[in-house]
Amino acid sequence: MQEIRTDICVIGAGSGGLSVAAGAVQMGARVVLIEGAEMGGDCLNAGCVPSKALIAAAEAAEVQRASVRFGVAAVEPVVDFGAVKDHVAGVIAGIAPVDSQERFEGLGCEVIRDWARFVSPKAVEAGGRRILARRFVIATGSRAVVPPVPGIESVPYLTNETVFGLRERPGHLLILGGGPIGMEMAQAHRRLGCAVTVIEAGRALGREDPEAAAVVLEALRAEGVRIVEGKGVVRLRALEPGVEAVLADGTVIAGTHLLVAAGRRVALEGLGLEAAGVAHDARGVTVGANLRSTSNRRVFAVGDAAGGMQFTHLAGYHAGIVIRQAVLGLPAKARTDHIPRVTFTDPELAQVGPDEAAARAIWGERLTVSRSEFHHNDRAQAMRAGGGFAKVMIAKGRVVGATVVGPHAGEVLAPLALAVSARMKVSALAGVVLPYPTLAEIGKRAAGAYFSPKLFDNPALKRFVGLVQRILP
Ligand SMILES: Cc1cc2nc3c(=O)[nH]c(=O)nc-3n(C[C@H](O)[C@H](O)[C@H](O)COP(=O)(O)OP(=O)(O)OC[C@H]3O[C@@H](n4cnc5c(N)ncnc54)[C@H](O)[C@@H]3O)c2cc1C
Ligand SMILES: NC(=O)c1ccc[n+]([C@@H]2O[C@H](COP(=O)([O-])OP(=O)(O)OC[C@H]3O[C@@H](n4cnc5c(N)ncnc54)[C@H](O)[C@@H]3O)[C@@H](O)[C@H]2O)c1
Repeated sequence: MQEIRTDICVIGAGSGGLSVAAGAVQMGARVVLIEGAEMGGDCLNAGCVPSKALIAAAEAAEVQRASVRFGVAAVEPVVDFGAVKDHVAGVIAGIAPVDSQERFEGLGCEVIRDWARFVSPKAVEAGGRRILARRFVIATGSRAVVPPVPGIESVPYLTNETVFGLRERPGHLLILGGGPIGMEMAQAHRRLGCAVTVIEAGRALGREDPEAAAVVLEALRAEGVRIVEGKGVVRLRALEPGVEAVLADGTVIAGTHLLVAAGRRVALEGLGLEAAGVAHDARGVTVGANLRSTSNRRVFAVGDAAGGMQFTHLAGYHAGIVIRQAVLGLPAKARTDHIPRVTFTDPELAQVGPDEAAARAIWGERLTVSRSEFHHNDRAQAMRAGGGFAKVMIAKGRVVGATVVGPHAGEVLAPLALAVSARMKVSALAGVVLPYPTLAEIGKRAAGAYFSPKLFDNPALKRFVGLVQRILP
């Protein structure tokens, strides 16, 4: 077997692995990059990119239906579902060269297209080669969980790996799970002309601020998405054609297609972690804040495999933390208090730092929550998108978290994410001059509301101003 000695061996060419490999090789390290499936991983092939492309198509359809509020005649859009999927594939194809084997070989990486497996604490095998590396980076991502609902083995179901390739339009899509995948897919399919029912065992968007989640759920229900909460599926049965779900209270819901969006499990099987002495559990590789395996110092984990939140931008951030240590030999630790996330429904739901409940648990009485509503935002009014709000969580005069639900909340979040990341004073956010009329003004306005009682409900200030006005020439 051919032996390769290298500085860094990256396992998995998704968001995290590609970022480590590109950074490390361009700084001068020797890098071997191993990928068992498609270059680009979940985000490019079965996650962020196809889902956001589908959402964009769905929005184009919805604009036609909803134009009447602007005085433009509404029409029921004619959706060619196959052509929509061509658009999705086209978006993936447009981005794929950036993540391709050719590009990474061009940067100087040795790329091996096979499934990697540790054979010892210092060696991995893949593609008929043994790779001995000074450092290994596990960036193997996650896969859809298929819950053990009785009957699931005998019904056809879709996951994120297959739903974007489906060319026939589902007549009635049942979605198991009301997390971000379930809700994004629910609205997109509804807007593209499917009947959609989401079945959620707990609370839909249950990890989000409940008040913000309620705004999204109300909007989806108004568009015709049926959302059943608090009832798990106890049995699935195949119909000819379609699928039938039996809920805990006996309700039976029949659909033509079933999408399983019930969470993710980290992809560590077959990786030989026992041979490598790498401790791990159901959440992922056991790492410290430096993302280093607690049991094998040669090994780091990034992205979904590191067992925390699961986002492409988090995988990219992890890559920087690992590069600092494994390439530059410098210490580094990953923070978690400033990681943003967005659920790309319409309205979008964006969060950075702790939400109100989590912030109260940390700061108690010292927390102030300052807010503003989109119906006070003139740009949102012009767009007839005046629902939703921004909340800014403030402790010791600094911005520690923010929640935005409303039009383009993900874009609106950017300055708030900077404020949390840089631990900025709320006065800096309230004092920034933003162009009018923009949606982003809502964040400044929410920050400004923190000072309103001090300025406008302040008897001492009123007496002082009265005095100044009497003595001013
Ligand atoms: C439907 C959906 C929508 C999403 N939308 C968003 C979004 O809008 N924004 C966002 O930030 N995040 C989103 N995510 C999450 C995001 O896709 C993941 O957090 C991100 O892809 C994680 O990157 P990663 O590098 O850890 O793993 P991945 O991108 O999954 O890459 C892992 C790679 O490792 C390979 N691999 C696994 N095992 C081995 C092995 N033994 N040998 C060789 N190769 C191996 C896999 O084939 C894969 O290519 C979404 C996810 C889904 C499913
Ligand atoms: N916009 C984004 O950034 C984005 C979009 C999609 C996914 N993601 C990432 O992917 C991850 C996975 O998303 P997800 O939505 O699959 O997972 P999730 O864990 O967030 O949500 C899954 C939901 O399914 C429910 N569920 C589980 N088993 C069930 C059952 N048997 N019956 C009914 N409901 C059941 C759970 O209660 C939960 O609410 C997210 O946490 C996120 O990190 C991000």
